[in-house]
Amino acid sequence: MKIIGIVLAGGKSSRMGTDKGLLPIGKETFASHIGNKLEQSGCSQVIISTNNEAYKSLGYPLIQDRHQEIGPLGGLHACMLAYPAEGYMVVSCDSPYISVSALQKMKALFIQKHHSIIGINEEREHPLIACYAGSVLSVIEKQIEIENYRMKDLIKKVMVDYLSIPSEETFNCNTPSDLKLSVDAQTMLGS
Ligand SMILES: Nc1nc2c(ncn2[C@@H]2O[C@H](COP(=O)(O)OP(=O)(O)OP(=O)(O)O)[C@@H](O)[C@H]2O)c(=O)[nH]1
Repeated sequence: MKIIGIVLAGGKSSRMGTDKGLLPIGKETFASHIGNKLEQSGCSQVIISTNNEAYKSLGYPLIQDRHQEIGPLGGLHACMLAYPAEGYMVVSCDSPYISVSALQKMKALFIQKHHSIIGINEEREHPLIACYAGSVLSVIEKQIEIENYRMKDLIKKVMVDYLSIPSEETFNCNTPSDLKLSVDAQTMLGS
């Protein structure tokens, strides 16, 4: 089954103050680290949803939003139009701690159920760690038409199942202090 991996990196990163997907993690960037994991989980092709040319050096195709400034829904929309497929494994560029094993489980569940799979844990649901069915594109188009760009509303309108993912894997690095917290935690684990 053709499943495209999408690293979502088209946001403003205003809280971080620098493009989140280009932050370093080991010898990689957040975006390439996630791209590698999507490849390892068996995605047919990995693409990056961004309007920032600086991502070119990572070697993945870059997909620009067709509707600018409408958030991640706009990124998903442009990627689905550019790469028609049965499924799309989406990971936000600020979630670098997602594991290959969680992504593999998500892919297996998607293949078994044939509808979209959303990551979830005790904190909340994670529509940006998810696998969307290709059929969701028509629903996204309707949402854009009515100018409702909320991912939470999108997933209310499509068939979904949930996959439980440990909270340390869904940790979002949105701010410099989130980043410090996660670097400190990695250092402690490594020591
Ligand atoms: N393609 C695309 N992705 C987006 C857009 N807005 C946000 N994203 C992505 O969606 C994910 C969640 O974004 P947020 O953290 O809510 O927003 P952000 O703009 O990245 O960061 P802030 O400016 O600090 O809110 C990140 O992976 C972003 O890169 C957009 O307009 N287009």
